[in-house]
Amino acid sequence: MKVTVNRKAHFNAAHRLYNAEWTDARNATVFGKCANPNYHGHNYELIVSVKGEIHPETGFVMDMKVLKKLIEKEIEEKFDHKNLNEEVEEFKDLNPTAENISVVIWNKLRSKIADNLELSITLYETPRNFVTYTGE
Ligand SMILES: Nc1nc2c(c(=O)[nH]1)N=C([C@H](O)[C@H](O)COP(=O)(O)OP(=O)(O)OP(=O)(O)O)CN2
Ligand SMILES: [Zn+2]
Repeated sequence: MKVTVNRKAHFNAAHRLYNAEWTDARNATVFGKCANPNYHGHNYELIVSVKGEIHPETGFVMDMKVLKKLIEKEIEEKFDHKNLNEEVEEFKDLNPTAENISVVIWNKLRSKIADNLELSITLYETPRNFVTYTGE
């Protein structure tokens, strides 16, 4: 029997969608207002989901306090109130789309969570636009 525990978090960040190998005109055509050179911001809502067996002695799949601290240290401290393109190393050469941000978050957390637990990320860029990534 497997159960999923979920922890919500959030961060505010600025970004710009842009492909450096394209002209400004092509970037404007493909990314529209999201290619604004002066950046724009989102209130990102993050759900980190950890699935596994319930430990018979603790009753936990994973201690939520540990998960909370992990998200604070690995994600919120690094992304919150940052310009993702300019201040977060992973996006120096990677477009900070919701898809790519979710993969970066998954990669940052995967090595810090026990191998026997499954990890999935849900990231809301707006209240109506969200992506999921499970490591596949
Ligand atoms: N597949 C993706 N498409 C888009 C992404 C993305 O990350 N992946 N991102 C954007 C822009 O970041 C854009 O800023 C999205 O916000 P916005 O234009 O405000 O989105 P909506 O108008 O749809 O706002 P709602 O509040 O969700 O109605 C664009 N595309
Ligand atoms: Zn955006």
